[in-house]
Amino acid sequence: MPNVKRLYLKLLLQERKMALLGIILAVLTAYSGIALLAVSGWFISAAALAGLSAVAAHAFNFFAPGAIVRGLSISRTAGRYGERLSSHEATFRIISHLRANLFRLISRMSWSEQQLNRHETSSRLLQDIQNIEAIYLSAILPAAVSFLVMIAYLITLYIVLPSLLPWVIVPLLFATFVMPWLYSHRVLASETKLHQQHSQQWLSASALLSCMRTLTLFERLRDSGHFLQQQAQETDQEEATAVQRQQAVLLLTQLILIIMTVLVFWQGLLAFQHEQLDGAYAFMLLLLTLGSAEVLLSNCPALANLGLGLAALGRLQHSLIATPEQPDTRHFNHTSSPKLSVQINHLEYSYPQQHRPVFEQFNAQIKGPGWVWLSGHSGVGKSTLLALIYGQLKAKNGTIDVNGISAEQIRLMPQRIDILRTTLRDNLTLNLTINEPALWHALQLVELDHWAKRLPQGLDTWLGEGEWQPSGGERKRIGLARLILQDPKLILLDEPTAGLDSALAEKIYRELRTHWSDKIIICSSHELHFTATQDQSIELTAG
Ligand SMILES: Nc1ncnc2c1ncn2[C@@H]1O[C@H](COP(=O)(O)OP(=O)(O)OP(=O)(O)O)[C@@H](O)[C@H]1O
Repeated sequence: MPNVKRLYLKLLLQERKMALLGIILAVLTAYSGIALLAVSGWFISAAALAGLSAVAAHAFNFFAPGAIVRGLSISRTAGRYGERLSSHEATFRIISHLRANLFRLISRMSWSEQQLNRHETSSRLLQDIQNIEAIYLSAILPAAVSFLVMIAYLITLYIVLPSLLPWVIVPLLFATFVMPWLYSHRVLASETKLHQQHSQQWLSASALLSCMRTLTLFERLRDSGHFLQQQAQETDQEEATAVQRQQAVLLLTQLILIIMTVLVFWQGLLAFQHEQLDGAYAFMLLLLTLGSAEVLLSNCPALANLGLGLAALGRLQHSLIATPEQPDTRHFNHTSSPKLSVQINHLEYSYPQQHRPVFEQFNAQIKGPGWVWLSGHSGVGKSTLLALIYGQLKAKNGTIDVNGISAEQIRLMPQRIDILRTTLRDNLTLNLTINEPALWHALQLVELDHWAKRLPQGLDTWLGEGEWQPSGGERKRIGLARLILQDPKLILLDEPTAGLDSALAEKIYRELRTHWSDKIIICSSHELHFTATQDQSIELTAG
């Protein structure tokens, strides 16, 4: 099992040159900005003091500090520009490698049983990936800048006025370590709860929208609306509390930094009174502290982002461990045995949420080409068997030997046909390059050609939510047309004609029998009157 934290570190190290350049330039920009503030403060006050006496004004060197100020402002601008370029370049590179690697890992998980389509799981996963991606730009980079600014600030104090160090060390440690720790705790504490609440809200909203007609018919729409509103209010409240808590910690940090600045100014003035420090230097120290404090404030969100990123890596690792890669229990033999057949031996399967197994020691032999009818009462396991043969579900025990074809030559038509919100053409081809005559031929086989011709823009008519909505029967036939166009060798059909009138269903079966004469078609159906004498049949019984 790959270690996700190590994987992230490896990808970061791969891009270390760009990432390091980004950090160096960001530090240079911060140093230049703070030094610019401090030096120009010193320059203005020193020039003002020199201007008070004609002799001092004559002796004062206006040119060297002016040049330093200009130099610093140039290096700040150049540093910021370069830092944006390199740190964003590094981020993009890290993100693109990271996404590729993470999605490769995720694709190996047995999502069919984990129910990826559960909104909370998938949205949590996407949020985690975003948090992991933000580790470099929003955590490592600002934390490094802030840490190095703190070191440089302490060194400058040590050089200019060492007696100041004991006064600033405690507030500095608080602002750099304690407050960010508190802030990240506040963020992490509410993050998981807020995510769950958002997910619940999304689920209720989508359930309400998709069942609007039913709810209206039963006059329950208003109550469902109230429920949703209540959920939104609770989430808003939780969100507001979380923001308030975060703001409070930030405010406290700012207060600590202000106290530190006042202490620096007070000690600077005392040193000035005791003639240990020049007046202009005292003012410079004040501005230096203000500039450094501004950078140190970014420590809080940086540590929180690091916490979120690490928690996300941990969660991903946990789900990878929780779903060990399951070996494919199907065996394909398409070289030595050209004859199409499927042999199922001692198959055992039970859904993770269920104690009762759907299959126990199930055996079947299917010889092709031809039609095989799967029958049995509702809930006996017909769809499950099709998903097991298709490889969507993995058997706990037993084997499925598929001879004469490879895994890519199997296609399943599920009970529910999803219609994409795009043109009829794209809904049929699903991004395969298919010529127009082939499309019309497929439509003709499923008796949809007249319907397609009558659509406002023919094959280019948009289907789906908010567009032209195909009826239940039309959806089924679009599903069949997709399979015809994909031309697999082993076809798995889950109630393909449910909802169609008998005459139409019979016509379609007749066409498909001729068109698919060289394939194996395993068809789950309650309409057994469409079977022909040469067909095989498997009747599933409970247990
Ligand atoms: N994801 C799941 N988690 C737990 N149980 C499931 C899941 N999917 C299906 N089942 C259960 O497994 C059993 C077999 O379901 P399956 O859909 O294979 O039946 P079926 O024979 O195709 O039914 P029908 O003829 O009504 O379509 C049923 O008891 C069903 O409730």
